[in-house]
Amino acid sequence: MNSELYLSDLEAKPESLAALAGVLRAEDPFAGLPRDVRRVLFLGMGSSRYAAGVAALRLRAAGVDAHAEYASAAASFPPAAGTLVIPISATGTSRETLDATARYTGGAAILAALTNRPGSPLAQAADLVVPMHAGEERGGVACRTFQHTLALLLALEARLTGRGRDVPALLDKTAQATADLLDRRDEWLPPAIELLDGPHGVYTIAPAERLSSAEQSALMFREGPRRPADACESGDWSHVDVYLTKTLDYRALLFPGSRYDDQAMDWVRERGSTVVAVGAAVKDASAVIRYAHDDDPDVALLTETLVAELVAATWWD
Ligand SMILES: O=P(O)(O)OC[C@H]1O[C@](O)(CO)[C@@H](O)[C@@H]1O
Repeated sequence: MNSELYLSDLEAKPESLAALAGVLRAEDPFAGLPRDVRRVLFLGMGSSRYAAGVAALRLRAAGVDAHAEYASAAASFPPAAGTLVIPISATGTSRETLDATARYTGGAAILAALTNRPGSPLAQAADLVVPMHAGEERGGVACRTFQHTLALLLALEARLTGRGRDVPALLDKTAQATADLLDRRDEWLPPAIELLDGPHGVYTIAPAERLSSAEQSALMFREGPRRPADACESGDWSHVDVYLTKTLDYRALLFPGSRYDDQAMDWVRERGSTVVAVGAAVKDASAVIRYAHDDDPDVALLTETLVAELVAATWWD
């Protein structure tokens, strides 16, 4: 892994998103799926599973039976007809994802792999391959592939539900939002770095609908600069992370949007904790980082991890 190349991977996000928008305008990568899908099972590890968790929740909310499983779980749904299994792996080589996929090859379920490497072992095991089109991540850290995975899973949602939004148009807005954060980083990054740089690690908080943002952000703090970090869901925060605020110098990145943000902020105020909010005003946050189109929750889902990624790149350097 390489911090300078990681930073250049992040800087290439707007261009990469624009290219993906072009691909999705030209073709539906899920057009080869059968019409009769009764259940969706996502398999993956790390950031691939984080993206899948949000996609599964969105599909369930639209009435589709969908689940995101750790690929490392010993077992999941049986390989029944009508089950669409979607293993997700940017590299196409994660051992756990290959092992879980092997349980479905040659069975009655349809296997559609999402990978950034169409020649990988994962792609070879699948009935259908959906390329991520994220280009090579030369820094060795999944960042653009995470963003492209989320985007492609929104395209899958549109395909399976017949609803949802124009994903290429959403990607154009996301490219603008991402470029805005990159262009104005001299303004917001130094104070964010100072506020989050505490002795007890960094915590990340997001609503269930965007939990992947907290999970991916915490992973970036761990994977690059090797700092202690953990993610928490915004409502769950009052049952879990709240216990840390009494004893630790608790510093968190908050992705607002949960109806339970205020409940968490009451404790933050009482305990004198530090919260940096991303994408919306939050009363008594120590800082608020805004960006173009941050009032659109789908743009936020696709964009907001860039704040943590740029903080992580700076610390790693
Ligand atoms: O999507 P993949 O390639 O299976 O990787 C899963 C996870 O493994 C890592 O590459 C670390 O080993 C993470 O960056 C990533 O989230």
